[in-house]
Amino acid sequence: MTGLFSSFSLKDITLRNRIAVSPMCQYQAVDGFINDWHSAHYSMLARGGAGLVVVEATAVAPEGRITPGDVGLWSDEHTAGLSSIAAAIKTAGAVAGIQLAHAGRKAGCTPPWQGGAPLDRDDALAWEPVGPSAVPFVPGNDYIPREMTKDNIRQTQQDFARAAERACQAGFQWLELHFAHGFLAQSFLSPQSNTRSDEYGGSLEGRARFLLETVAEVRKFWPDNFPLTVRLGVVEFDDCPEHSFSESLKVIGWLKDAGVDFVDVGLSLATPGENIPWAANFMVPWAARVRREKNIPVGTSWMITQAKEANEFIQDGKVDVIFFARTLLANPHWPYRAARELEITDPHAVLPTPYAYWLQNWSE
Ligand SMILES: CCCCN1C=C(C(N)=O)CCC1
Repeated sequence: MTGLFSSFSLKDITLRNRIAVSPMCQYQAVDGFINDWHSAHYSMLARGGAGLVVVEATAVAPEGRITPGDVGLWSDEHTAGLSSIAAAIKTAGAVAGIQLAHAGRKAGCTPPWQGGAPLDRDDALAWEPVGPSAVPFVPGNDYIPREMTKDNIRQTQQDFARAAERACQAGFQWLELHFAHGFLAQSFLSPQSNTRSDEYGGSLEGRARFLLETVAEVRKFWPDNFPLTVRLGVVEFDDCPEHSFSESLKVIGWLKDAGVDFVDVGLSLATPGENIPWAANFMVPWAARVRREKNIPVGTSWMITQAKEANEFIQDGKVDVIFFARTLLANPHWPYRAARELEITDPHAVLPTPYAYWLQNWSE
């Protein structure tokens, strides 16, 4: 079998199928700590049959949270809660992944359902965001990040490394560094947000330095036999997407040389004005180009909802893993539905025994 329900091995880790739960912020944590919401949420998704479950953007420092409700792994105290999440995912038969993040100049906001804007300056939970340059995400806005010093940069790189070490201690076996969506690493890479004149800005090498040095530090603490991956915004949909894509291909080559095993091909979202060509499966061609041109395993997401199409993307060698988000929120047992649609009739292929037993020879 070569499609959506074929296994996928990377380093010493094997996914039972090509379906991954995309990291989806829940904004339900307090001071970064896991609670019952997360336990039920991740157990539900893992029992639905995905091969990989990636825990939501997990902040490597308090000021790196998108909202005060983000999960954190900036202290040893956070490890226990995430250990229980990793264990629940693995017990359900999926590989436990986690996304480590720092939101940079997009940090310190309310959740999307409260508008997603920066917290009021006088809110007790608010903090000053940081970034490569004192350039606000929204041009002209007065929510201006503090320009990071080189000591700040080094500290943040260590924060990523220590969080990776904790993630391994917690039992995670797939690591995704969040280098997309206009968050800190992406904001170093994009000339829209990085106007530094030191070695962390200017040329592509300069703008990529934060990413490469962060990978090098994480590499010291993340086991070599477990996948070290990045979610990278590979294209800025401005007046010349091919330019940012060609830069991204160079950066991906450097990341691969630095020890990155897999790229989760994502969006840049470095500026609010991007003209994203929203459509079904619209990132698949970009991911396929990365896979072909850089000879590195890739995944992607964004509006992929149909089992037969997803199956073909895998069979045709366009992508190796597909990250589903809203498709799985809408139906956590979607993998079971997808399997039936692809004529995989044994529910034990995707569901745990207490569910699968009763669904054999069942059809509504
Ligand atoms: C539709 C664009 C969604 C971009 N977001 C990404 C997030 C992320 N954690 O990558 C947090 C919420 C918004």
